[in-house]
Amino acid sequence: MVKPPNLYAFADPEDLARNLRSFVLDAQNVAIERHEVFRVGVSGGSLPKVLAKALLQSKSSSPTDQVQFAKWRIFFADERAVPLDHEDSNYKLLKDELLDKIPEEMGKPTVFPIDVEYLDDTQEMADQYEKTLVKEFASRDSVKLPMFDLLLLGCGPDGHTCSLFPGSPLLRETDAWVLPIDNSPKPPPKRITISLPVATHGIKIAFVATGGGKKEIMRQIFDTEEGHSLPSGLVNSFGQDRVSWFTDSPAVDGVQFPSRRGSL
Ligand SMILES: O=C(O)[C@H](O)[C@@H](O)[C@H](O)[C@H](O)COP(=O)(O)O
Repeated sequence: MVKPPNLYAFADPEDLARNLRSFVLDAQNVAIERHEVFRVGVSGGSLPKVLAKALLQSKSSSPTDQVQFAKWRIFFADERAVPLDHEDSNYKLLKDELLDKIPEEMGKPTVFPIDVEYLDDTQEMADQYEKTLVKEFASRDSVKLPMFDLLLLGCGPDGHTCSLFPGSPLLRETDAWVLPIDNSPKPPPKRITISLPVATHGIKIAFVATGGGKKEIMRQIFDTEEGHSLPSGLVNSFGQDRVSWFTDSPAVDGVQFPSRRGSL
């Protein structure tokens, strides 16, 4: 039976951040209970800022509401082939928005950036990053796909997610875990990205898409047949109810697909 993704629409950024926090911490607590660490894949775009708002907000005394950053292992769902201190780097974005703002008492996550030795060779960069994932998620022979505890993704106005763009032949990849891109329609052109099978294999997959600029693509993804073949729509189709969308009212304005408002 097909189980549809969850679409949540929140009234304001505070409400979204509060609910995203409890979603992420649920995933964190389950993961730590299961295998002592929390393996997360993150994208760039507006996500790191929203994530920081969710995770760095006021502390509570409840044991289930503690961010255990020391147990976080953070990977990049996609990354641009630029130095780590470059304005276009997703690593730099995450560092500036979140990592550098984590107070010492909250612990330090382990972060896995790209190897900048391979900036001129995106295939090699992708292969090296795949090796990083293989090391983390056990050997390639025994594990068909890496299973992130949580993937935190964005959705572009054309329906792309990670660096998987509409119509790209990369969407048909069934073997590699990490793929090179040399002609991304969104600059910069050179990137690496996790493949669609990896993006849809997360235990939990969360999209964050806010603002009126997203309403047309949200309508397409959720309310039209063609939308199902857009990269973000494919994540919905394969990930089913493991996928949750964190949006605001402007982003779902006119979307027919049932959204839940207020709280999870
Ligand atoms: O490196 C990238 O370009 C991003 O990972 C990209 O996939 C992003 O997540 C979407 O474009 C949504 O971006 P916004 O959240 O800024 O709309």
